[in-house]
Parts: sequence; structure tokens; C-alpha cells
Amino acid sequence: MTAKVIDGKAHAARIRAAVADNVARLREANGVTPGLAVVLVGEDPASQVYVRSKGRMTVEAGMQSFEHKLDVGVAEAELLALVERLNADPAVHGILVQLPLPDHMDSAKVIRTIDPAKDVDGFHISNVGLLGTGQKAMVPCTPLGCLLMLRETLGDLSGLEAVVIGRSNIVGKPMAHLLLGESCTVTVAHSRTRDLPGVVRRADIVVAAVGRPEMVKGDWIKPGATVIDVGINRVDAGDGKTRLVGDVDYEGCSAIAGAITPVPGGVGPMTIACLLANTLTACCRANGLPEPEGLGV
Ligand SMILES: Nc1nc2c(c(=O)[nH]1)N[C@@H](CN(C=O)c1ccc(C(=O)N[C@@H](CCC(=O)O)C(=O)O)cc1)CN2
Repeated sequence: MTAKVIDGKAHAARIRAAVADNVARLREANGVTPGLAVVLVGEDPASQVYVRSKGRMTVEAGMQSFEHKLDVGVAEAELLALVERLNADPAVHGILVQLPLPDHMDSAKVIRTIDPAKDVDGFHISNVGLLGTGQKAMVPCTPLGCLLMLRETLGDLSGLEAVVIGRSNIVGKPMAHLLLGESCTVTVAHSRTRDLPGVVRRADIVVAAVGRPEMVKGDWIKPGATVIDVGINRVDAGDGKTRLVGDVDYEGCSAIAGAITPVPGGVGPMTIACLLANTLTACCRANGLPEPEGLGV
């Protein structure tokens, strides 16, 4: 079997177009323009690329983009003061602090300072609690993107066996809650899981989010399963260059799986598309307007 390739780039482009349509209607009918503030601390090259893409795509969708770049050595108090100012700014409907933060900062404290209504990353404890109890929340962008691709590929997910590899607060845990919300039978596997290949072999859906290059092998996959690869790992390409690989051995797994996301071009682009969708949703909620339509979120 050769797996169907799930085209995250194309799916993300459709979501961004739907966001842009909603933004145009919102501005015309209500005179409101959604605004997203992105805060970058330091000069991590990958973070700089992601923040640049977020700013560009925010503007392309017709929204306002506010970029704040702080020096790597900035005091935590200064970052917290900036977040407070953004909380109070009516032109800002979404706030995102790019992670990882430098070691001298307490990420949990920074995230706690963001107004939950503007927390378009869905990382604030209020949103975590709402999602965990099946209530309306801001949903973290990467797991939301994974869910949208799963629904598009498989339709109704109810009753399917899902294995999420990785238990991070950003991906693994919210992913498990989202899949539970779809009535999947969910296992969260991690570094202490016994017989990981055997656990993964039971799954109709595998979501790999461990940050270990090409860890999931083809013979771990049940024939026909759907594999979502969240990993983005830069590895040595052998010729002095680097290349990007996921947490899944793509060649091995695509020979067995029914459908698979590539890296790059899978989950990554969906993360930014879902961020724009969340910003639009936050803007609608802030203005007491109906939730946006046609996004599939
Ligand atoms: N505050 C947040 N910080 C981080 C998040 C997040 O959701 N919120 N996620 C990641 C980084 N990230 C978004 O911020 C992100 C990662 C990757 C991509 C992407 O499109 N990747 C491309 C490949 C890009 C490349 O060549 O390097 C792809 O997969 O096709 C988008 C967003 C950590 N921080």
C-alpha cells in the first residue's frame, strides 16, 4: 500500500482564504478589523521564520499585525508589562508569545498573564480547563490543525483507536482531549510507555509529537492507519547541509499507512492557518458577533 499524502499546505490555504472572506465581511458589516499581536523574545532563527510567516499571513488575510521584538536579555517584568498593555489594547484581539522563551523566563507565568479571551494559542489554564471539560475554548493551533486534517481524511472519527505519542502541554495533551471529544478511544504514549511499537500497532490514528527524528517506524503501523506527523526536526543531510524530517520514518510508514502527513507541508502550515482562525474567532467573541463560518473549526 502507498499512503495517500495529506496535503497540509493546500488545506491551510483553504482555511486562510475562508478567514480572509470572513474578515472582509466583518469589516464591511461591522467596521471591525481583527488584530493579532505576536511577541518574539530573542533571535532564535526558527522562531524568527515562524513569526515572520505569521505576520505576513495575518496581513494577507486582511487583519492587523502587531509585531513586538524584545532583546534576548530583556527582564521578565518588561515582557509581562508588554502583555498587560496588549491585554488592554482594544485593537488587539489575539496575543501570542512565541515559544520557546529564554531560560531566565517562566513561560507558565507569561502565559498566565495573557487575557484568556485573547489567548489565541489556547495555552492559558482557563482555556486548557475548558477544553479538558469539553467546553467552548480557544484550542491550541497545532492539535486543532491535526484534527481538521483527520476529519477531512476520515470523516467521522467516532470509535476509532487513536494513539498520541508525546504528552506535551502544547500538542500531546490537547490532542488527546480533542480526539476524546470526537469519541475516539485515546491512548497517550510517552517515553515510559512499555512496548511502544505494540501500542502504536493498535491505532487507526497515530499522532506523533515527540521531537525525535524518524522515531516511528513502518512496522509499528497498522495497515491502512492514518499517520499525523507533528515533528519538525532539522537533521544533518550529510553534505554540509541540513534537511527537515518529522518524528515518523516517512518512507517506511507511507508504505503501510492509508494516509500520512508529510514534513514539511503537513501540520506546520495548518498551525498558522488555525492561528488566524482563532484570531478571527476571538475578534467575533470580543464584539458579541456570531462565530465565523466555513472554517471547519
Ligand atoms: N506560541 C507558540 N509557539 C510555538 C508554537 C505555537 O503554536 N505557539 N508552535 C511551534 C512553532 N510554530 C509556530 O509557532 C510553527 C512551526 C512550524 C511551522 C511550519 O509551517 N513549518 C513548515 C516548515 C518550515 C521550515 O522550513 O522550517 C512545514 O512544516 O511545512 C509553522 C509554525 C513552536 N513554538
